[in-house]
Amino acid sequence: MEALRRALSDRCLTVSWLPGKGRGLVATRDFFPGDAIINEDAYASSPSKSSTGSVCDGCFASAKLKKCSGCRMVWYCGSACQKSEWKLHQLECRALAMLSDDRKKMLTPTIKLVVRLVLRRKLQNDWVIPTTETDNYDLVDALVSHMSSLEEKQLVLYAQMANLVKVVLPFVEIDLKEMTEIFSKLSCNAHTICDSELRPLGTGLYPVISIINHSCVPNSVLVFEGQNAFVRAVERIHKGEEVVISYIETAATSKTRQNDLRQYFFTCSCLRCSQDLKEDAILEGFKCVDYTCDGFLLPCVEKKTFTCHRCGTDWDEHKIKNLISELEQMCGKATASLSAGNPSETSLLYRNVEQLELKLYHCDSIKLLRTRETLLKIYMELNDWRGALRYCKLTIPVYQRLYQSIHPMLGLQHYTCGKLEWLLEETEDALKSFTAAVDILGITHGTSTPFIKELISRADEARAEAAYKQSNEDSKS
Ligand SMILES: C[S@@+](CC[C@H](N)C(=O)[O-])C[C@H]1O[C@@H](n2cnc3c(N)ncnc32)[C@H](O)[C@@H]1O
Repeated sequence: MEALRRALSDRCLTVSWLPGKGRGLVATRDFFPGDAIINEDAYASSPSKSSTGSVCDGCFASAKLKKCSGCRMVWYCGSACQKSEWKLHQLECRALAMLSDDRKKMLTPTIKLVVRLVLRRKLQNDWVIPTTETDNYDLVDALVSHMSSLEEKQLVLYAQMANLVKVVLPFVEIDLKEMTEIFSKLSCNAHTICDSELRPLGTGLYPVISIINHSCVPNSVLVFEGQNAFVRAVERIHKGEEVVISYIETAATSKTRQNDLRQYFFTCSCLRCSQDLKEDAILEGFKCVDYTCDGFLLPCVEKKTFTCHRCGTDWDEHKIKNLISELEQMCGKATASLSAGNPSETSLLYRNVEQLELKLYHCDSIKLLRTRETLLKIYMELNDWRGALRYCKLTIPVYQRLYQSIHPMLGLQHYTCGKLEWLLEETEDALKSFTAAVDILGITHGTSTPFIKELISRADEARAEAAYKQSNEDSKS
């Protein structure tokens, strides 16, 4: 821990013991929005099932890939990645090549990740690859595992997975109890690696970043460049303040968020979680059936009614229940049509769902938001840019309400709006949307990645086009 503290002090950070949370990362200077607080390469990582073969196992880039000719299970974007991974992959390749086809099928991304973690530890112990103060197995050892809180069923599953790792790596000494604990550590410490547009690509273990605790109103965000993880400040963090990120999707009610946090074995007590009752009603509650009232319905069991908390009107329980069951049926049909792959029919069904949801829920409700996000995707698929833009625009005020002002999801939604407006030749609006996207994503993603550079160049193009159109207008008048 002392070695880690020394290394972190150069980055103006320290590790502190925080009541009720365990370790936490604390700033030793002020950080400002957009500052990269820390970045770290994964100690071990593996692409998800759907990304296997479409991202490089080394750097997670989605370039033209080549399969390793030895094991035929691992993919690289080029000789640089293959070379840099070779010391580890040499052992992994030998192990994979010895497996039967049936065993190979059992190698889930999590098992592959643990195999890599064990091999990395072996190579560092044998001095084949170097260790540093921020890159060593002691940091993995120090991670919380919550083993004593695990249910028997989960423990048995982890033990079986540990056994499989032992089978895959017969040439490495493996302690089954310790290996079981590693799976438990992964569950509360590993992070999903995403691309710049937040599409999940795989999983990585980042032992230093794993010291960062959770908040539903975080002051920082975790983003990735390939498999390299960056934590950036999204608001001012004062010296002495804890750096916090969100482990979960924060566009959810407090109940859903606490439920999503169960795998981490703590109850969040951030400011948002302590004050959320009204917000929860907006996100998930039924609204008053009188469209002129913006109250919420509270169930009254004795009277068999739903009563509006604002205007006090009692609404017949049956009327509400009938609407709910009608909605459930419509949603079922729409989902089935979506999986059947008929976008035109699906768009009509989802629009019916939207209309009924508008009767039942607040206009900022999560259910309505998800329906509109689905409609946006469907219209994109149909190349109906006007329809897609309509739904993209409808989601933005809800994102602004649900997320903090600097949040990647909000920035990405502005970016999508801008691209659609550009396609529809609404240059002024596209410029506004691209600018809003740059203002947010420049902070969350930094300004030097190809993704942000492309966004900035789109904004510049829109600015030039808008100026050209304006000068034409001026010369006419
Ligand atoms: C990724 S680790 C964070 C570092 C951890 N505190 C440690 O000591 O290593 C996740 C674990 O930290 C704790 N934790 C994270 N955020 C918390 C919070 N807001 N309140 C209480 N405990 C929290 C929980 O035990 C959780 O399983």
